[in-house]
Amino acid sequence: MKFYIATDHAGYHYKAEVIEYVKSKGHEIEDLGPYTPDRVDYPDYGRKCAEAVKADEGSFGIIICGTGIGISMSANKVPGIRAALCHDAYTATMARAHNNAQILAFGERVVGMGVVQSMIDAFIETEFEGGRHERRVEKINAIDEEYRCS
Ligand SMILES: O=C(CO)[C@H](O)[C@H](O)COP(=O)(O)O
Repeated sequence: MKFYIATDHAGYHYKAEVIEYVKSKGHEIEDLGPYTPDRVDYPDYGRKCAEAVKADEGSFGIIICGTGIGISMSANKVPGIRAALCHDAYTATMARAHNNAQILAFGERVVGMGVVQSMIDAFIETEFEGGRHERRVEKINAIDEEYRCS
């Protein structure tokens, strides 16, 4: 799998460890920044990751801020992107199985690295189930389409 990762300053301290973890599982991951711990604005990085995932079909993303809230809100403004704010392996599993999320979001101030690793494992190992969930994801996409044209 190909991943992109981006954070703000409040998610920066987990980034190197997450990159190493994803690589240790045999996957590719590209660091979209930031590259120093200086204070930055999460919308810039949520957007950057979402745009990279959208441009590279079949790729996935990981985004981290203090809570995961602002950076996931920002990524979800990019049409067609489904960024899921997760808190444990269950929500990360469901984000893939039911929501076909392309981006895993979480908060460095919320979850520890053990939980982060379990969420990454779940996200990597879980396939979208399709079926009834396909219709619902299509309805999410339809909202994007409707507002894009207005
Ligand atoms: O979680 C976040 C957004 O949802 C940010 O990481 C958080 O708001 C940053 O706060 P501060 O500038 O005080 O470090």
